[in-house]
Amino acid sequence: MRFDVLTLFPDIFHAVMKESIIGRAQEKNIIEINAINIRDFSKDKHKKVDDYPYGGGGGMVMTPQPIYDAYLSIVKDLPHKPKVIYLSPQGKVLNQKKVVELSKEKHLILLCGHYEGVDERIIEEIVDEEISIGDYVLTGGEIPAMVLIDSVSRLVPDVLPSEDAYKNESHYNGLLEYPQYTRPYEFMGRKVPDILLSGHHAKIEEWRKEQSLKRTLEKRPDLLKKRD
Ligand SMILES: CN1CCN(c2ccccc2CNc2ccc(C(N)=O)cn2)CC1
Repeated sequence: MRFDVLTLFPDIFHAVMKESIIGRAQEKNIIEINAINIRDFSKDKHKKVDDYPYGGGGGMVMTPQPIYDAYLSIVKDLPHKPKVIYLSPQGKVLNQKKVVELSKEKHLILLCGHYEGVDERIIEEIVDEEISIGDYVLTGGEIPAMVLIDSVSRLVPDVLPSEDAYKNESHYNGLLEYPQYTRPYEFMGRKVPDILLSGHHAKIEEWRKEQSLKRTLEKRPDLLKKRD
């Protein structure tokens, strides 16, 4: 799967995306992440990428030309237009269902806004979907883009070491995850539930399902309504 990220801060991506699972997936060529610097496409002699908003008001708006030309540099010799996602507070809030849907795509272009956002004509001209990672305000679209890349990439076949890691995920079967324990058996006077040491796999499975339900009821009862 290929991600092309249109951003003013490509270095952020180089730093984060070469680490851990995503980094290994890139080495294995299962995932490709390209950060394209919008500023490189500014035709302005001072490489300006923003300007004052028509109608006044505070802040600056990202000008359309550099973004459009950066976009063209990606799609100009592609047989078909990849899906373009704009990370913004106006978007539909990302959830696992949407993540699963996006993981089926071969190629995604992610547009990261800054300042007060991008000129509306860019959204009309090239953006297919607006996605928000939650109802809170950030300084830019880069962190939302990384959240999207991480959540989608881990569902691409062979990125995760084993499929089952994918199955028992919170928000995967619609429930929160059961509690996890590892050695030592006793820590700060707290012991591991004996069922987990019983070697009785059916009972352990039963206990884990029970814990997931209990936790979901306590912490996220809203998730129970959505379950089919
Ligand atoms: C004061 N506003 C200035 C304009 N800005 C903005 C507007 C449009 C696009 C990008 C941004 C960058 N910020 C983001 C981005 C995403 C999210 C999210 N929830 O996914 C939250 N914030 C929003 C903040």
